[in-house]
Amino acid sequence: MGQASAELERSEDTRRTPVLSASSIAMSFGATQAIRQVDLDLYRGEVHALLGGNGAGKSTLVKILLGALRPTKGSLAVEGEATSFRSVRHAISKGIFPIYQHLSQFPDLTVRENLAAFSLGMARGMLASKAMPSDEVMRGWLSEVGLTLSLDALCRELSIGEMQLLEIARAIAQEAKVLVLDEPTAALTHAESEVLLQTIDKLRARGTAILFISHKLDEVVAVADRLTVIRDGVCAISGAVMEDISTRDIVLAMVGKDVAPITDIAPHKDDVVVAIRDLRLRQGAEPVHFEVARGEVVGLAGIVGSGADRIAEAIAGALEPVSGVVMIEETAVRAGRRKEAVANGIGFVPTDRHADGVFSILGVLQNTSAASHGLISRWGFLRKRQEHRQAHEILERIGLFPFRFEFEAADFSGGNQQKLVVARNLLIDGLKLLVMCEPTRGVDVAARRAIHEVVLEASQRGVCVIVASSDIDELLSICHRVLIVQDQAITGAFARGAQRQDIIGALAGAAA
Ligand SMILES: Nc1ncnc2c1ncn2[C@@H]1O[C@H](COP(=O)(O)OP(=O)(O)OP(=O)(O)O)[C@@H](O)[C@H]1O
Repeated sequence: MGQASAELERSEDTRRTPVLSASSIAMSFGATQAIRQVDLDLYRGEVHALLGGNGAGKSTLVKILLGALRPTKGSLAVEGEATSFRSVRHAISKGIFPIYQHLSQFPDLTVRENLAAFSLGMARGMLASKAMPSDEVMRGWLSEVGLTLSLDALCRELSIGEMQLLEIARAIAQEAKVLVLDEPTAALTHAESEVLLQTIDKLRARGTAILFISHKLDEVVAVADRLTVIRDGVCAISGAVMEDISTRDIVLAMVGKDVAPITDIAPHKDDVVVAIRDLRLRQGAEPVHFEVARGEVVGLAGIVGSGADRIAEAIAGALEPVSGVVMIEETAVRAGRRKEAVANGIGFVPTDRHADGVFSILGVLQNTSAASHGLISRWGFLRKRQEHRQAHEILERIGLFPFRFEFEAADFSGGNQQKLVVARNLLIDGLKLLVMCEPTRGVDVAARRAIHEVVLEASQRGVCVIVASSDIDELLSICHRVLIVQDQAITGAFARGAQRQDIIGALAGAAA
């Protein structure tokens, strides 16, 4: 056999041996069997999507692959060699890298220092400038992920998209074999998501294996070569080639039923119930004024940093603006006062459910009825049966999984915690205005549809809704009107029926 053909055979062997494989993995948390039996193989140069409904076991599997959890059963192998990861650091040393959306970098250091920190093991306090890789080498890493940043830029000044790409650049610098991206586009703008997906394409071409976890099916279809779907802790689809499988089959495997997006919504009544007046997030900013009619759903669309979410937070009283009043019928509620907002029937689903959404150590009932005690109490006593019935109804509808009321919120997966927060707000006593930021981030396709339905039902009962979302399809599907936010001010408006491209165009214009 000639040298060339021996090499070819060796390289084909490398292709055939998974770079990372997980066999017969099972994982229990006490009585909860999060994973019953899952197998997953990742090959060089492939993008492998991992999908599943909320609570299916994706994050648990990812933690096992990254060395953050030890499986109860099963085994892992890196390039054919059986391995048992002792820690995340150990997995990284074998070339398996997590890519986080938030920063695992040092925000007060420069891009140069952050890139050097990883290659020099700065965690151990050894940043020695003479041993740093050259600027030219570092620029090479940045250009591989399409970043044109100055090496002197401070990391805290980067956008979320840039930080994520910088994380990938650091992994490339470490010759990562596998990158694990868990919902990587959740906090990115449309344009940033495109850049990330292009970068993933490039990484695939250079032989990196990528595990891509997402609830956004269009993204998965666009980027993945193969996919695995987990349902109830087992593989419903195992490593199927994307071309062989339809979106409908994927949805059926994930949630067991067809889920069509909402295509038509009922009109709202014309009388104005809510008026936002003179809202300024900073001195000298253009004031925000807009009105919401009874039962109207108004979307706020903006690129990251535009202030769309902050305007929503100020209206809900979660963030104190420089000035602003929310008129609800005849009552003036000062923007930025959460207690006043709650007392006047303003509900709020925050972007960050961990920071101020879910009550981790409380149970399902306390989490869902925390804001509705007036409605279900009589003579000062909670009417337990009614509390239970209300929570039961809405949580069943939006598919809480597992449907276990004895669980504390922290025992649920991320998407299921989000369902608790949404349910609590829909059950608010005398709800007049529901303000939501990224209401369906991290929830599966069936729950997303159900959340949209219950929000629209609330709107039909006359509740006004303001939704700040980076998900344009979400805004187009449930809003009567979408406002474009630029630099903390409203710069445009689209009525229902607007095209996706028009909104993207307006946002891109806002970015210019
Ligand atoms: N630390 C824990 N203690 C108890 N149960 C847990 C723990 N972590 C996860 N679980 C349970 O394991 C199951 C799988 O959760 P996991 O977070 O892996 O789901 P997921 O597929 O990532 O869901 P999501 O899409 O909502 O993030 C769920 O039933 C969850 O309630």
